[in-house]
Amino acid sequence: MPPEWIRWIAENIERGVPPQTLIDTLVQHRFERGQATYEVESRLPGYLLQKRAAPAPAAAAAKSSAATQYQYEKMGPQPGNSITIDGHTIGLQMSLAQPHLMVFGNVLSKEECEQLIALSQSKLARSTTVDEQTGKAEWHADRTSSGTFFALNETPLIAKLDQRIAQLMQMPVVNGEGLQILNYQIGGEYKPHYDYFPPDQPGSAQHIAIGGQRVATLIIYLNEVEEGGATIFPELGLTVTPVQGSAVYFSYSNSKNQLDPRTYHGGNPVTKGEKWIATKWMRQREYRSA
Ligand SMILES: O=C(O)CCC(=O)C(=O)O
Ligand SMILES: [Fe+2]
Repeated sequence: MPPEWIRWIAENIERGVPPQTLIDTLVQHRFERGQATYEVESRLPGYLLQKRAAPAPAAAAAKSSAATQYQYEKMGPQPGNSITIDGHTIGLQMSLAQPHLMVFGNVLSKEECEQLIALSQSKLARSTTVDEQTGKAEWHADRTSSGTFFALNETPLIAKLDQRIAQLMQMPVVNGEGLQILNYQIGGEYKPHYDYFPPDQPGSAQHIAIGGQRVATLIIYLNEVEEGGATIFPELGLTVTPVQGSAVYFSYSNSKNQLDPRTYHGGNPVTKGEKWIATKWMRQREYRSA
C-alpha cells in the first residue's frame, strides 16, 4: 500500500474514525478488502484490537465452542471421482470432512484460464488510475494484489463459467457474487481471513443484508505460479499449491446459521512469477449487487 495511504489510515484512526469506515473507504478506492482490513486492523491501538478480538460474552461463548459445535451438513459438491458438467469433466483430487473442503482438477481448461486472464487484464488496465498518471504499465510493488469483478453472465465465457461453477458448488447461479479475479505480483499476498462476514463486526450487517451470509468459496487457479502463492489453511496445516485450472472449494455456513472457523485461510506471498485466481463466493440467497 502506498505510504500516503498508510499515513491516511494512521491519521484517521487517531481521529477516532471507526475501523470499518476506513476499510470500506479503502475498498472504494480499489484496495482489495483483505489487504484493507489487514492494514487498518494491524494499526489499531491495542485497546481497540482487544475490543474487536473480545466479542460480547454470548458471542464469545458461541465462538469458543464453534469449532466443536459446527454441524456439518450434506451440502456442496457430492464426492465422486469426477463430475461432468456440459461435456466438461472435473476431477476430485482430495476432500476433507471437517471443514468441508475439496480440491478439484480441470475446473477450467487451459484455454479458459488464458481467456479469463486476458479479459481481466483489459479490465484491470482501465481501473488503475495511479498507473495512468505516471504512464507506467507495470504494477506497483507495494500493492499486494489487483482485482476486478465480472457481473453474472457479463460475457458468453463468464456465463458459461458461472453455470459450471454453480453446478459444481451445488448452488443456484443467482446466489453467486460476480466472479472476482485477483492478480498477485511478487510479494503479493492475502493475509489469513474468513470469507464469511464476522457476525460480531458492525460492518457485517450491511453485507449480509443483500443475499445473506456467504456460505461457500471456490478459488480457481488461472496460471502456474513459479514459486510461492499457495493457499494456506493455518488451522488445518493444509497448503494447496496453485495448479492451472484446478480449484479449492470450502463451505462454512450451515442451515442453522453457524459458521465454521476452521476455514480460516490466506494466500502466501508470491516469491517468483505472478499469480492469477478467480474466486466465486456463494450466498445463502439470491445475491443482487448494488
Ligand atoms: O489467494 C489465495 O490463494 C486466497 C484467496 C482468497 O482467500 C479469496 O479470494 O477469498
Ligand atoms: Fe478468502
